[in-house]
Amino acid sequence: MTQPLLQIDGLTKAYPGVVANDDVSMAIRPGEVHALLGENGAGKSTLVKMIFGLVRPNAGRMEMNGAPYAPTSPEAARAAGVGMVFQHFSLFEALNVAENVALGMSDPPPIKDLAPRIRDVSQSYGLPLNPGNIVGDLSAGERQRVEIVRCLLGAPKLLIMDEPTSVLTPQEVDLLFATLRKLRDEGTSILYISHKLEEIRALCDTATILRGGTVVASCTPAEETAGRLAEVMVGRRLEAPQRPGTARDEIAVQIDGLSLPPAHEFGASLKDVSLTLNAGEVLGIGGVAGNGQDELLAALAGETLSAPGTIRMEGRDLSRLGPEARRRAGLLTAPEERLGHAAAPDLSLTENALLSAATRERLVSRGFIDWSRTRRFAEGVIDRFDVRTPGAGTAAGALSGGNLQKFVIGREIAQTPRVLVVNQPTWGVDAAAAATIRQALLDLAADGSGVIVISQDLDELMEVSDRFAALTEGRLSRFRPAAGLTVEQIGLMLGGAHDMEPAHAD
Ligand SMILES: Nc1ncnc2c1ncn2[C@@H]1O[C@H](COP(=O)(O)OP(=O)(O)OP(=O)(O)O)[C@@H](O)[C@H]1O
Repeated sequence: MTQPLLQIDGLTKAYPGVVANDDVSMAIRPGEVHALLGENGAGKSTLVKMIFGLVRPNAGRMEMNGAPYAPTSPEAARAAGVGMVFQHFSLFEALNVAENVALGMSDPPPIKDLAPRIRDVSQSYGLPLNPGNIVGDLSAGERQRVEIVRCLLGAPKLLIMDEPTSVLTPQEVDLLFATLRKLRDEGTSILYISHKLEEIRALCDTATILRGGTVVASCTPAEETAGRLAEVMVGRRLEAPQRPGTARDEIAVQIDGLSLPPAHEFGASLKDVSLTLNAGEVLGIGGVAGNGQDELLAALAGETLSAPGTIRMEGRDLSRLGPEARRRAGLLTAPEERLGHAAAPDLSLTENALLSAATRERLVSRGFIDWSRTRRFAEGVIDRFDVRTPGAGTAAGALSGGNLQKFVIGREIAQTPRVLVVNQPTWGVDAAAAATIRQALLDLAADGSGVIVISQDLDELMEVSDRFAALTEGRLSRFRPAAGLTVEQIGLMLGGAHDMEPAHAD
């Protein structure tokens, strides 16, 4: 047996009310792609944060190449040969690629020396990138390459990747996998967190599965089915969501010729977007983030006002109304960015419930907040959507990503909206929780609400949508019945939606 690159022995980390990692032991060998699997809140992020020096364990030890390893900061981890690419990028949009890379280095060389090195690394690892390009103009996939190249310049022995494919197109995923395989063949180890089990099966040599903070299994992913992996993660069998198909002949929301300029320098514009959503129907809108998805959600939420007559609900013109008036009318939205936009990290779940549900759930009377009613509402959401947290008093920022996502979506669904618009409803959510959220969206439609699901996850869109369209460069393709659409047809719609078909209002 070769000596492990990283040996982890009995790592334990407790937070108030929860043991996030309980006596975790595992080994990462040189030159392997090692998957770290587990449902939301299983402890994956906590473990990699300990490896990357962001969190100190309460107990246990690590060894790197046989020598004690106890990083006290990311700089120390980097110096020991560990690099990490986070799910959320930490780049400055107004700076160019080389400047961003320099900012992430502890001792950066002059930009004129750095730029050719970036070019070298990006070429030899198949990560096309121009050092002079402004980051704000780059796609999510290109931004991720900036982060990867920044890590690779430090020649890491272990590269940690946290859900790297959630922002990528299928083509970009292929490119990334080729890069990771090349790194592996050169002897770099990769620790890979993802909820996408088919990708894990295709890429990873071995997997460690966490449940409730402890290691419950390790396996060779290619030898298991995705269903089996999911079952080990959650400890029970999973059911696929049921889609009854309940669209009625009654218009819930109509968008007519909605055009908006970009909200900020690096934003996207919306170009003549039209659609009709019926009551009881789920419309799926696919496309790579950054093509107008956020802008469409903001226009529906009332965060951006549009020209009169562009957004109508049950015959009423909402285009000039702000968010509260739209909520009152029953149009609710859940944005993609859960921390900062959908939820305030430092506020408790109860306080976060108040922020969006005050009007519809009548949580304020005569100018006073009814805290016990608000807490009961938050607890109802926690129960119904299986949000794993010590209680409604917990700060939103202390929840694992997936659990906060369940809370944010559940908070809107629990208000029985007439129309619900969600952006990336299951981003970072594990298989079981994703199924719960999708089923809840379908149940909402079955009860007569109209639902718009904006997502980059095509499997998700095919699972929940009655009709599907692609949003590309601010234009919406024609909607097509989701039943019977193939991945190739969808790929074409995503690739050139506006070339093939005019925006259409059917
Ligand atoms: N800073 C913190 N304060 C309090 N509790 C925390 C903190 N960070 C994590 N936790 C808790 O520790 C547990 C493990 O969380 P962790 O983020 O490691 O899970 P995860 O497997 O990465 O989940 P996800 O897939 O949802 O990102 C969760 O119950 C979470 O609420």
